[in-house]
Amino acid sequence: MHNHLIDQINIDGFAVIDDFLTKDEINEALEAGKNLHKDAPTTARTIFSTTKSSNRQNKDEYFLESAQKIHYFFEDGALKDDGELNVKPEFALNKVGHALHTDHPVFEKISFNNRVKEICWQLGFNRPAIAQSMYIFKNPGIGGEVIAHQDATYLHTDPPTTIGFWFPLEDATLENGCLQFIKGSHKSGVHRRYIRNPDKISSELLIHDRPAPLYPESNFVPVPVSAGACVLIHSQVVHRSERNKSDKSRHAYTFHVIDTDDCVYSESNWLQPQPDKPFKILYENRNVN
Ligand SMILES: O=C(O)CCC(=O)C(=O)O
Ligand SMILES: [Fe+2]
Repeated sequence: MHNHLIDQINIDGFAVIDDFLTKDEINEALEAGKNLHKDAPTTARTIFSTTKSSNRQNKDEYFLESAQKIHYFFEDGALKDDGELNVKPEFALNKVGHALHTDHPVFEKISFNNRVKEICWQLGFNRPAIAQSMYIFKNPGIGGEVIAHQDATYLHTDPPTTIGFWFPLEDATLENGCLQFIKGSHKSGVHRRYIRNPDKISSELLIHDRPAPLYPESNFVPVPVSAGACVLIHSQVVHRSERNKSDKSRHAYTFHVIDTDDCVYSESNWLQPQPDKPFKILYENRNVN
């Protein structure tokens, strides 16, 4: 059978499905996303930046704990030296993660809907599960860049069948920092990994195993998409997004699907399933094996 989605992902490393979410789903998710800041901590706020690092150990601990919870990461520019907010609370967050798909009813509903399962089926998953989810704000003026990376750096599986589902809840444009891809780069292996530090004495709980590769600027192709689209991202395709230079926000919800059948999820990945909270399965294809 000709399968357009698989072909597209095999060729480019990503695929766009327009009009994936209904207007009601977009509005419900956007509303929920806009309310997330109301539950953010008001002391000991943690910054998320892909370009800078600060107060390492506390930050790593909060990040590690976020695997099973809803945790709040602030923009680099949102906090004053004393930790107080520089901007209105609704603009201060960079992202929220990584268990919205299990712990937040609105995001759980979107993540486990039948259209998502149908895509997983078309992509050949046998026992797909969602490993993590994030709400990414990219707010006007303050929303920082996401540096070029492969998702396999963070979520390594063998074989590399992991797929990111990325849903813009507002139009993602050249001005507000839409995704940019290096087409075909998923065929070039895993360039570096972000893992639990084998050195248990170090205050760095999480480390990169290699320096960041340099990708030529001219290789990136911007992929603007309208609110409600679904962008499927191969775990090895290099992608990034620029900071938001516009006065419009670019909220997005995203999660990552791994296959738990005949696929090894690396034990050195930062995010590990817990005995009391295994990765939540989308469906199981009982016709295999
Ligand atoms: O939303 C962004 O700017 C980056 C998202 C991303 O890298 C991902 O979902 O894998
Ligand atoms: Fe990514």
